[in-house]
Amino acid sequence: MALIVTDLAFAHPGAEPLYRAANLHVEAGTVVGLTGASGTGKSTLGALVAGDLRPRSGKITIDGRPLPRRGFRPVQLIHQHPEHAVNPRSRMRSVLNESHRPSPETLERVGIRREWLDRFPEELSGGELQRFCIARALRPDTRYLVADEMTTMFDAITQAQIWHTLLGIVRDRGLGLLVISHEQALLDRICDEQLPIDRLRNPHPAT
Ligand SMILES: Nc1ncnc2c1ncn2[C@@H]1O[C@H](COP(=O)(O)OP(=O)(O)OP(=O)(O)O)[C@@H](O)[C@H]1O
Repeated sequence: MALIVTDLAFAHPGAEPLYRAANLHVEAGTVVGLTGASGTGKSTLGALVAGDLRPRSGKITIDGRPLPRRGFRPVQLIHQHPEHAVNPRSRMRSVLNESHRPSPETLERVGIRREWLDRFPEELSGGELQRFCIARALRPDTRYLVADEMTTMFDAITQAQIWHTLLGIVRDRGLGLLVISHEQALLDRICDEQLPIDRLRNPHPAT
C-alpha cells in the first residue's frame, strides 16, 4: 500500500517544467519529509499528489489505483495558511461538515472545542483554525495526508500540540504522511525518511 509517483512531468502555465520525470514513494503508515530550497516545487508536488493540479504526464497511484480525477479524494492537503483554506463567511460547523461529519471523538482528539463551532473563521486563532482543517482532512476514506508547512505560522507550543495530535492519528489509522517543511529539526524528529526534492526533479537533465 503506497502513494507512488512515477515519471511525473509538470510545468506551471508559461513556465519551464518544474519536473520532467519525478518519482516519489510514500508507504502507508510512514512519514516522509520533502526538503529543498524555496521555489523548487515542493508545494506544487503536494498539490499534484492531492489532485489539485493535473500533471502534464506521468502516473500517480494510490494503493495500486490511479489518483481519482474527481469525487473521492484519498490524498488530503493541509496548507500553511488555514485562513485561506476556509470560507470566511461560513461558521466553523459548516466549514467542518463540508466534506464529511467528523465524529465527536475525532473533534475531541484534534482539540476542537464545542463553542468554536458557532464562530466564524476570523474569530479563531490560526492554531485553532488549523485544527479544523486537520479534522476536515481526516475523512474516513483519507489514505494519505500532505502537510505543507502546516505549523510554520505558529508558536512552538502550538506546533508541538498539533504535531503530537496529528502523528497519533496518522499512526492509529495507518495513514501515509508527506511533510513539506523547512524546519530540519522537525523533520529529523518525525520522519521515517527524508527526500531532497532535487533528487526527484529532473533526474535526467538535458546536457
Ligand atoms: N500558480 C502558479 N503559476 C505559476 N507559477 C507558479 C505557481 N505556483 C508556483 N509557481 C512557481 O513554481 C515554482 C515552485 O513553487 P512551489 O511553491 O511549488 O515551491 P516550494 O518549493 O514549495 O517553495 P517554498 O519552499 O518557498 O514554499 C516557483 O518558481 C513558483 O514561483
